[in-house]
Amino acid sequence: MTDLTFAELNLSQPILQALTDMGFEEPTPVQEKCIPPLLQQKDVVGQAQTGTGKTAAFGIPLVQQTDISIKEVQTIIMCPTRELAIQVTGELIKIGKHLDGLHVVPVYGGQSISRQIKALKRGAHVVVGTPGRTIDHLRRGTMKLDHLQRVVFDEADEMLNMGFRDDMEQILSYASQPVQTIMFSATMSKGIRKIMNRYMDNPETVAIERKKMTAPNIEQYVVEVRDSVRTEAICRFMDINDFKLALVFCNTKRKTEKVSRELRSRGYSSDFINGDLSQNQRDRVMGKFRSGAIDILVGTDVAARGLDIDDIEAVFNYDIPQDPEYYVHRIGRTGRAGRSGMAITFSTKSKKKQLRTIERQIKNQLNPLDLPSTADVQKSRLAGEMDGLVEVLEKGNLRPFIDQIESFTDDRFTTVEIAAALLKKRTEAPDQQEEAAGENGQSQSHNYDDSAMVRMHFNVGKKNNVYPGDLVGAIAGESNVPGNVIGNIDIFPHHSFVDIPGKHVKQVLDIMNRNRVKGKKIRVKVA
Ligand SMILES: Nc1ncnc2c1ncn2[C@@H]1O[C@H](COP(=O)(O)OP(=O)(O)OP(=O)(O)O)[C@@H](O)[C@H]1O
Ligand SMILES: [Mg+2]
Repeated sequence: MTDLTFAELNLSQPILQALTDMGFEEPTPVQEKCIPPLLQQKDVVGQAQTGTGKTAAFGIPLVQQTDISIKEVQTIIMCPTRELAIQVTGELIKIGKHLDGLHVVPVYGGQSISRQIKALKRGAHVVVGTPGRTIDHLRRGTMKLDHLQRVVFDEADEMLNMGFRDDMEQILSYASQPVQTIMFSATMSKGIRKIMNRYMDNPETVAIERKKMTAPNIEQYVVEVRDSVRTEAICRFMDINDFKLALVFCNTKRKTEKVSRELRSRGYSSDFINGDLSQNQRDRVMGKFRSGAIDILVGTDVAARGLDIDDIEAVFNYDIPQDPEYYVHRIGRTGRAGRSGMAITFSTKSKKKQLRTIERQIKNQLNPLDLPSTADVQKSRLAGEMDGLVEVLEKGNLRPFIDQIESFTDDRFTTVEIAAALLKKRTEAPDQQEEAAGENGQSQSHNYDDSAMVRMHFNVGKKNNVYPGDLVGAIAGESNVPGNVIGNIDIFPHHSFVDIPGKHVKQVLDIMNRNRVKGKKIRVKVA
């Protein structure tokens, strides 16, 4: 709760109108504290938890102070990623909606520079950029900072990290007069604070301190599972909690592709984002995620800071972030603007130390949580099916269904058993199912109907330490009668498929795992 209203913050009518249009009823604490000194042209350092409105905290005053009649760049806002530059641009355009002629231009790599040159030529008042492309425009002379009055570093601690600091100094060197310097982030270590002060003149520091660095409405859990079970674990948590959108963080680009592929192979709509993608691909993936066309986005830390997507209800740390501050930003993609969210970090015994470092940093303990069993998932799936049953019954018009049930004349079964069978039929797991890893990550085979033919899919080759010869042995070994194999096998360069009756699935799996000299337990996919 804050004391002041937006109207008491000396904001112009067009901006007040825009804030109402955006559904902003009252300023958040960081907005209430930062807007007045920013309107007085002071340098400001603003620190507040993720999802608490820092963008509008700097956006509102800078839009209000923009002189539309001067068709020159008066503000530049620097962001660490392209997606964030695009998002901040969108928020500023909304804030300036009723200011005719306000021109906010995003400049970032991966987008055609000629398009940006054209937009700048039309006279940009505010530029929101990533450092590389901003310097590019300054060097070419397609962007000038002769009228620059203020610079904003969003995710300032990241912008002043080794990677960006030189760029920032270069950009500031193009300003022909001292400018108002504004720095915002959810995380600001003491070291970074010292560096910030080098660029600022007696800044007003606003820190919306909380005991904990992470947003209070995010439930934070740690789940101890074998690495090979993490994707399965994500699926079970998705099923049990019926999350709308989820974000999964991996520490490497390659893993983002692998995990996203594993999720898709289990029937979940997923895609991945990392720095190797072209800008068009990144825009497309972000668009699909924001629109809900995909439920699970798997990303590297390129997606960790600043991104504001309403329906992210869960964040999974597939890998524990190397940098504890990134833990704060990653989980801050959920639980925004007062909404609740869930953050689940996967860990193993050997990663305990890393976890402790993070808990110290965020001054918070992660709650241990068990991996839901397949029975738990099934139970929640069944419970989900029962939701809304009363409405259907109350709505009536059941005659055709009642006739159907009454026409089912097999009197060996009671009506309850028939209803249960219908429910079972409706909630059978999809045909494509991966070997469900057991509670401790040991593979266990589903019980398939004995005689039903099952097509088991094995990734073969050195990496998987599975060879077609092993498979031939496995499907012949147990039958002991030479030539009398229990199934047949299709061998391809990287995959082999074994077609066998359901009753032999476990047997083949056991032989394959028993004969293995190294490598993880085999998990087979039923193709
Ligand atoms: N006064 C307000 N009232 C209601 N919603 C708001 C208000 N200010 C901002 N929001 C909304 O809150 C969400 C989070 O805002 P924003 O992205 O600026 O957070 P942030 O503090 O920058 O987070 P992060 O540290 O992750 O970058 C956005 O959807 C924004 O529209
Ligand atoms: Mg932000």
